[in-house]
Amino acid sequence: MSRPDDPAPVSLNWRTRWALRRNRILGSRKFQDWAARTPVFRSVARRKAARQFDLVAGFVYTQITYIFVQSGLIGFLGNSARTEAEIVRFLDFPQDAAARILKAGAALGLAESPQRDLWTLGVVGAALSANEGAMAMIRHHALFYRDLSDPFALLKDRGAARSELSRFWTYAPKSAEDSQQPAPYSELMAATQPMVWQQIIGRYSFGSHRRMLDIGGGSGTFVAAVGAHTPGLDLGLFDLPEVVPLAHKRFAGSELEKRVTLHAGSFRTDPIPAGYDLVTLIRILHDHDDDVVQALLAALCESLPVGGKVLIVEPMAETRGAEGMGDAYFGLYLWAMGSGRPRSIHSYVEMAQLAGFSTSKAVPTPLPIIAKALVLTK
Ligand SMILES: C[S@@+](CC[C@H](N)C(=O)[O-])C[C@H]1O[C@@H](n2cnc3c(N)ncnc32)[C@H](O)[C@@H]1O
Repeated sequence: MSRPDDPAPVSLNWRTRWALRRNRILGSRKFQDWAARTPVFRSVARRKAARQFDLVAGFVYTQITYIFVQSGLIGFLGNSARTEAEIVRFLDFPQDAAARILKAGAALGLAESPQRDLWTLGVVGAALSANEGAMAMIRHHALFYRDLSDPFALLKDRGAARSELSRFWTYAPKSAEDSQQPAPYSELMAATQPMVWQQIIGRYSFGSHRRMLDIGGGSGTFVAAVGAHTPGLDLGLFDLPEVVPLAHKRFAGSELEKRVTLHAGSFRTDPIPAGYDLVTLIRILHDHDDDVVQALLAALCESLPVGGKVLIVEPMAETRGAEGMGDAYFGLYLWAMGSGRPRSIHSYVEMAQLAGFSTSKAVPTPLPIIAKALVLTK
């Protein structure tokens, strides 16, 4: 019998009916046993089982990787072959603990033992050793995982949690930190920026512009990379007053000093500097809630000449083949930070239209899991 406060029954469309039917089959023990025994389905069943195990064990893999990076073992192995005794001394672990973590790392491709009692990096470890940005993120994740240690509490109480990430990102509206302090996040951003600019420099025609303003440009890594690639372009960088001195320090005495104009301010409260025909937003918008992003896009549209452009570059939701990066990873990361959400290209196109831009065009990037790009034209 239905009660007065029961919601009205919802009619199911074909996609929902199909999902329910598929899930009944996939969730049936009988079907799973049959698939595992049947030659054509066996490899699919094994792949699905391995994927399910990755979900079960993901945190353990992450912590093994964290030990390799945080202890410096990745660098210690570097291009060398080390004996187990050397590694025990380096890690300062009991011998059996070092042996256990080496084997764990070998199972994940971080290390390998090509001959008895000698260890080198494995294929995953060798690739990681060349990626300072990824290693900086792995170290940084210690904060995020502490916030996630009680995921129920975090999800139920975003504002009151005073999470470690909201303290780290001092511009997050609920940050408890004194935002006059030099921003701790700028170092992390500088370390991870090369993997982002590699997605867009050489793919977007910066040379077709006269003056570029990088909003939220941090200590200037992106501006420096564009400046080196596009000699004739005048450059500007806009960031919070506590961050701009870091950019000043980077450019002082360098060849770029005269080409880069630094603007200190907040895009929440201050006008956008005028006179630029390209504005770049590199890993900026996803950190902010919809009202802030919508107001910023409208202010940018106002500040640009007709035909001027905004280039948005950041990891986005609904990226085919990297769905987990968007709504799972960034969804929870930004939740813990207390600000923003991952958005799809489609939502940015809608927001841009509302802000007054006349067209939006996606620019393909080589690794969309790192960043996608969208150009808005006034
Ligand atoms: C996630 S970091 C990205 C930095 C840089 N664009 C990059 O990709 O390495 C966000 C940047 O936006 C800046 N920012 C945040 N809120 C801001 C605001 N209201 N006004 C100006 N800059 C802001 C931060 O200081 C920081 O440098």
